Amino acid sequence: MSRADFSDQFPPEIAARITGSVLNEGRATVVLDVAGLSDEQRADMERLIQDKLEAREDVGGVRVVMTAERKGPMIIAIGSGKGGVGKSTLTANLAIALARSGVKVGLVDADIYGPSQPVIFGSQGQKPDARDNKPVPIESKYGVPHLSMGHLVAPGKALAWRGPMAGSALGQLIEAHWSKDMEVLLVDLPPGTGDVQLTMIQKFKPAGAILVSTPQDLALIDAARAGQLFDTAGVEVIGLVENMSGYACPHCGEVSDPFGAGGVEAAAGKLDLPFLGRIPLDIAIRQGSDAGDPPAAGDSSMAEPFLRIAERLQAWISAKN
Ligand SMILES: Nc1ncnc2c1ncn2[C@@H]1O[C@H](COP(=O)(O)OP(=O)(O)OP(=O)(O)O)[C@@H](O)[C@H]1O
Repeated sequence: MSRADFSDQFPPEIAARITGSVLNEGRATVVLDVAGLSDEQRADMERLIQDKLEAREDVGGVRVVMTAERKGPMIIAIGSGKGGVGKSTLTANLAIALARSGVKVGLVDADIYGPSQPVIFGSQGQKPDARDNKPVPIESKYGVPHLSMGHLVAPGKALAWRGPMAGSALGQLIEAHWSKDMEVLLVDLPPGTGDVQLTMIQKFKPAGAILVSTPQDLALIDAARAGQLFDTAGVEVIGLVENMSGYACPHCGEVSDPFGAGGVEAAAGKLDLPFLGRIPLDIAIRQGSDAGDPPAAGDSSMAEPFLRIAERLQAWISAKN
């Protein structure tokens, strides 16, 4: 058996996809990376390779092995143990903050129980176009193309889905037509440790995960459980974020801590995980999110905590690359 280089026989767009070739007693085997190609394009390429090589005197038969090695964006999951702790708010604002610093980033809203990204991005009611049966992400004015369960099904419909359906819907969103130069895909997971999280870990192993929690004990215990799931599956927990910590009264300025304060940082210390930062409880964050005007897109003081956490995430991403 000997390695053979057939690449000069093919046009560059095919040669670039040939990841290996072997000639063994007149039988040629060509390994073709078909990621991102439609079934028709795959069949055309296979035929062209077979015709070209079969025409050679030294080749008696040709086998084309197709692989779809995912070379797509780095997937980063944003999870939480409990619902309502601000996971979607963090995911959207982190994505916007990364985009502001030049990262090519997309967002997948995999929260079938409460897809809120269409509201945050002001894209509710829009239906993504489809090409080759795959959705095309919806552009946004914040430079973050996104796709949500909320774009695929009517509100409340997905609630009754069983595991495999939820998993395959997640697959559709992740394997959508993300642009070739997309570097990072942030995935807003449903809260807890259910089917969607398991599919995410098994099928689309994220490079890392961020966990969000409010500072009170119960939320923290659940967050630690979610962290364990990632850890067991060999997905690095990039760090913990404390949301809704410290409430500054808009009238008198006095800071109170409805959910306690500092609990997430302390928990991160105990679990030996990095602490990425805290986001205060501020009505402007809720109002901006509900109005499709996420704070990280603006220049108010509310953008700052998100920009700082995004900087830490970017440092982690750079170290990985
Ligand atoms: N720091 C904050 N200050 C004020 N309001 C906030 C803050 N973080 C989130 N919220 C608001 O709290 C509500 C829940 O937040 P969000 O939807 O981001 O949570 P979630 O963890 O994704 O919830 P779910 O599990 O339902 O998806 C939203 O109305 C959001 O605008």
